[in-house]
Amino acid sequence: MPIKSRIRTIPDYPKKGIMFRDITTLLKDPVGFRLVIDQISQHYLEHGINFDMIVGMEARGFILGGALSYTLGKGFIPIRKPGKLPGEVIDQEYQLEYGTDKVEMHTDALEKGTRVLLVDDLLATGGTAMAGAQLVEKVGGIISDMAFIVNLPDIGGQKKLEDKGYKLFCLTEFEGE
Ligand SMILES: O=P(O)(O)OC[C@H]1O[C@H](OP(=O)(O)OP(=O)(O)O)[C@H](O)[C@@H]1O
Ligand SMILES: Nc1ncnc2[nH]cnc12
Repeated sequence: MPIKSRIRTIPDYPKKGIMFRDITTLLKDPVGFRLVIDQISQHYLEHGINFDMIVGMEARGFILGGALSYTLGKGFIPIRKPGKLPGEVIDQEYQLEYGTDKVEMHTDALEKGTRVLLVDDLLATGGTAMAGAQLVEKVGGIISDMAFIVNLPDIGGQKKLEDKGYKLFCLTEFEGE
């Protein structure tokens, strides 16, 4: 079964009109989870895309980022919702498909010039990924690439990020459905 068929859609969650693409049905299937990690890892190994660290977005980006850090042999840096990191942080506000939010990263998480693969489960408006990229860049890091399981191109995030010059890799997408 392909990756996309393992993702469940729940209409009107968390708000009316949102088609929620739920990856829990993909992750609970060990074959599905392994396929996700193997395919993303292979993409980066085969294309020779270089990066030093993986940055994951809380919360669903941690599931993907932790596993990819292991397979690709890179360190993992968390970007968290406010008030969760114990050290000195920088923050960035952003818009969601269903609200606004803020994320934080430790100011000493990255050395200047560190190349980063930013990962999250899903790309919708691109607000979360853009906020993550801004945090990385504020401390002198460089976004080499961004990886997602699901892209929702109708919402506009892919275009927004590509227009800013970011490179993306997405395993599957839901378009016009
Ligand atoms: O491209 P965007 O419009 O920014 O949307 C994508 C983000 O939305 C979801 O996270 P959410 O904020 O719901 O938090 P969670 O991971 O803690 O569930 C998803 O996991 C991405 O992080
Ligand atoms: N439609 C959607 N499904 C799942 N997660 C999301 N995050 C933002 N939009 C989403």
